[in-house]
Amino acid sequence: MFDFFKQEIAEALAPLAGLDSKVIFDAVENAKIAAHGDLAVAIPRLRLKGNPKAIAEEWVAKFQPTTNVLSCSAAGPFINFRINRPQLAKLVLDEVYERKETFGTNDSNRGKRAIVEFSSPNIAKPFHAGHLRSTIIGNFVRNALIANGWEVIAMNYLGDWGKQYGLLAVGFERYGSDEALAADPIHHLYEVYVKINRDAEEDPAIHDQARVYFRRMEDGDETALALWKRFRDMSIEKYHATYDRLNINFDVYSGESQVTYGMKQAMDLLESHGLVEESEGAKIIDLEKYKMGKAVLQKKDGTTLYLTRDIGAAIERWDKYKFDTIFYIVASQQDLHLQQLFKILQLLELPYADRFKHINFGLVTGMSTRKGTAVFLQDMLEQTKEKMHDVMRANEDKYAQIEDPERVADVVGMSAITVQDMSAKRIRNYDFNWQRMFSFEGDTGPYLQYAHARLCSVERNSALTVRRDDVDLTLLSETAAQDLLDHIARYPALVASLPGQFEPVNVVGYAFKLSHLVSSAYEVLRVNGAPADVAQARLLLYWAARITLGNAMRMVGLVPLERM
Ligand SMILES: NC(=[NH2+])NCCC[C@H](N)C(=O)O
Repeated sequence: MFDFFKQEIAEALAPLAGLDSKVIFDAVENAKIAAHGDLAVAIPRLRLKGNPKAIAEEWVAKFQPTTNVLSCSAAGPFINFRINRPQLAKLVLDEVYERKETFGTNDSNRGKRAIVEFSSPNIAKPFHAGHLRSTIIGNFVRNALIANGWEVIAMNYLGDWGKQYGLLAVGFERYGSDEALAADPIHHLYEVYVKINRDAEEDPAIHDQARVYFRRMEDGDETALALWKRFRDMSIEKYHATYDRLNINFDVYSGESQVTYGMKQAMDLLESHGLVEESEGAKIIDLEKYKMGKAVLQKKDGTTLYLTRDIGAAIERWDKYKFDTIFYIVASQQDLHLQQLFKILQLLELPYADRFKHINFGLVTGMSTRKGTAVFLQDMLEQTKEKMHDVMRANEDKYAQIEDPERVADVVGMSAITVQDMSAKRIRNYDFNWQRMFSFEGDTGPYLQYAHARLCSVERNSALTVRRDDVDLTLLSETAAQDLLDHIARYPALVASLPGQFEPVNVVGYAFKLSHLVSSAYEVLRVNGAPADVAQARLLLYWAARITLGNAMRMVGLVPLERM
C-alpha cells in the first residue's frame, strides 16, 4: 500500500542521486518517529560517496513536492517524508472495500504448487501436543501460501504402519471388543495398546508374535490386513470429526501404509549408488560424514522402517504431484530424521531433492489431564470448551444474549489454544497454561475474538450503513485514525512476507496491534453522536479494521465471531 508513495519518492530522488529508482525504492522505510514523517530514507543505505548528513540536506533543498509526497526534512543522515494522508486513506479503503475477504492476498506465486504435510498423528496412539502444534501451524502455512497465490495440497500422513500395528493386532485378539471399537475407536485402540505393551514387558514372546504379524501385513496377507484396515478406517472417521471442529480439512489422507513401489525404487537406487551397508543382517546407511549418524533402512527380517517409508513416500509424492516445494510440519524432535531423509534424497541425486523443506517447532510442557499423561485431542477440546463455557457464564447478562453458547464456547476455546500456541516463535517451547489462555485481558485468543465482536457491534449499533462513495476521507485526520489506517495499510506487506519464515506470531502480533489501535480509537473516535459525515467516515474505518482483523484471524485458522 505504501509502495505507491515509495515509488514517487524513489523517482524524485533518482536524478539527484544518480541512481536507479529501484535501488532507492528498496531503501525507503517507515519513519521511526511518526512526528517526523511517514516514510524515510536512510542515506547510508545507498552506499554513496560523501557525508550522509550533507547529502540529506542537499537533497532536501532540491526536492520538489509532488501531489502525493508533500514535503521532506533532513534529520541527521535521514530524510523524512510527509505523504498525502487522504490519498493513503483512499488507496487503503478502496482496496479493502473492493477486496473484502481477499484483502491482503496477492497472486505473485500463481502457477506454483506446494504440498503441506501436517498433523500426521499415529493411529492407536494419543494425538499429543506435537500433533496439535503440527496441525495448527500446518494450517497456517497452508493459508499463508494460498494467500500468496500458491496452489496447496494439504496432506495428512498418518502413522498407520509398523511393528506396533502387529502388536496392536495381537492385543486386539486378547482385549479387543467390537462394540468398544465402534463406539470410540481412538480410546479403545489405545487401551488395547497399553495393555498389550504391559503384557509384552513380562512376556517378550509377544514381541515375536507382533513381528510375525507385521511381516504378514507387509507380505499383503489379506486377513492380517483386514483387521488393520478396520482400525485405520474407523480412526480416520473420528479424526475427521475432530478436524472439522478445528475448522481444518485435508485434501489427502495418506499414511505410511500407503507407500508402495517407492520403497523398492529407493532401495534399488540406494544400492546402485553404493550407499547401503550390511550390519548384522540389517541394511544401513552411514551418514557420519554429514554428522547425521547411521540410519537403518531395512531390518534383518526384511521389514521396513519409518525412514524407509519416508524415502519411498517422497519419491511417490513427486511422481504424483510434481510440486515446487513440499513442507513437512514436524516437531524439532525429528530434526535429525528429516535431515537424514533430505540428505538421502540428495545423495540419490533426485533432481527435485532441493524442494524439500522442514518447518519445525518446539515442545509443549504441562499438558497432562486429570486422568494421566496421555492427552487425547478430543478430550482436550471438550475440556477447553467446558472451561470457556464457565468463563462465559460468569457474565450473566451477556451470556443471555448469545444465541448458541455451546458453539461460541467451542470457537473461543479453539482460539485460546491456537493463540497461545502462536504467541512466540515456533521453535520456542511453551508451557500449556489454562489460566492465561482463557483470560480476556492480555494477548489471548478470547481477547482477539472480543475485539472482532466489538467491531461488529459498532456496525450493528449504528443507524448508518457502511459505504465508500461520497465519504469524505479528510475527516479521518486524528492521530488515532491515521495510526489505524497505517496499520491496515501494512497488512498486504505482512502477508507477502510470510513465506520464508512462516512465523504465525507475526500475524498474531499484527492482529493484537490492530486490536489495540482500535481500542484506543474508540476513546476518541465515536460514531454515534458524531456529525453525520464524520460518523460515516469513521464507520468505514472501523469496518475496514473489522475486515482486516477477520482476515488476519482466518490466516491463523481462527473463526472470527460476530457476537460473544
Ligand atoms: N513425513 C513424516 N515423517 N511426517 C511426520 C510424521 C509424524 C509421525 N507420525 C509422528 O507422530 O511422529
